[in-house]
Amino acid sequence: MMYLFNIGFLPVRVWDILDILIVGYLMYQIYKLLRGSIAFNIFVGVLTLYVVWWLVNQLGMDLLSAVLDQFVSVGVIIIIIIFQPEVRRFLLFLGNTTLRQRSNFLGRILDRNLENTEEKARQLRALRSAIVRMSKRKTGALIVLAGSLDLEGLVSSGVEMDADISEPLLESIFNKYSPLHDGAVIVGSNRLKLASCVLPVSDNPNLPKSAGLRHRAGVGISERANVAAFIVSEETGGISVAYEGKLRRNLDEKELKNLLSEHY
Ligand SMILES: Nc1ncnc2c1ncn2[C@@H]1O[C@H](COP(=O)(O)OP(=O)(O)OP(=O)(O)O)[C@@H](O)[C@H]1O
Repeated sequence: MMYLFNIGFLPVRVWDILDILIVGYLMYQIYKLLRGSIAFNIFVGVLTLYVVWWLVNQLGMDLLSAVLDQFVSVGVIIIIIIFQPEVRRFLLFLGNTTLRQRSNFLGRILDRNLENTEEKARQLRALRSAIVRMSKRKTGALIVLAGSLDLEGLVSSGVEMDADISEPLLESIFNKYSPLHDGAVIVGSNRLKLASCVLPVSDNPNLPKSAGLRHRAGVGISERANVAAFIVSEETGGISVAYEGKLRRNLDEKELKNLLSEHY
């Protein structure tokens, strides 16, 4: 065994230090994931219960220990039930990321994802000019670039489109007199797939106060799936992008162009 040093009578090995570092890192990640949400309070409650149970066991308080044992023995099941949305979100995120990487890889091999083709360049131009024009006219818009991901289960009440991506179509969808203007457009597999979708709204307390529901919906979908959401503010005309749960605001045309190509 590789003993590093002793604390009193306790020998400390390399693995013990690694163990502590990994558990510390995991605890920090859980804290970051749950911070600011109601789930954090529940997590603190569960942790307190566990510490009390451990203490009671150590002190040999048999009666209390027997009562707490009942909770702790079904603890894992209780935790899964309480944190079901978080566990589901996490697994979906893992699955989506892997799927996306796999389909990009396959797409490249089969040359099906329009890499470097004229058509892809045209679609990107259409997206960019529609966003810029809507920004100048202060037309509110929310466009999700989903790549080859299926967002089923994450978006609701969308209207099936399966249309070619074009500037006039995007502008007419978000025109405030259009019946489809409320909600988000989903672009995937080089098609305009859905319009008028309701996205999950982020409850991140660190988002700026000025970010309303449209911006929070963009951030919300990017927290749950590996997608980018482009947002045009109806109030200011400002263009933002949300990805990996982060919001980047006031993009200029050059940044928009680069980010669209990056996430398309
Ligand atoms: N969950 C959602 N999913 C998709 N779209 C949504 C969702 N919630 C709100 N929206 C869209 O956002 C619009 C309301 O935007 P709101 O003014 O609250 O947001 P905002 O972020 O302040 O944007 P803006 O700067 O354009 O005002 C709604 O009319 C609707 O089209």
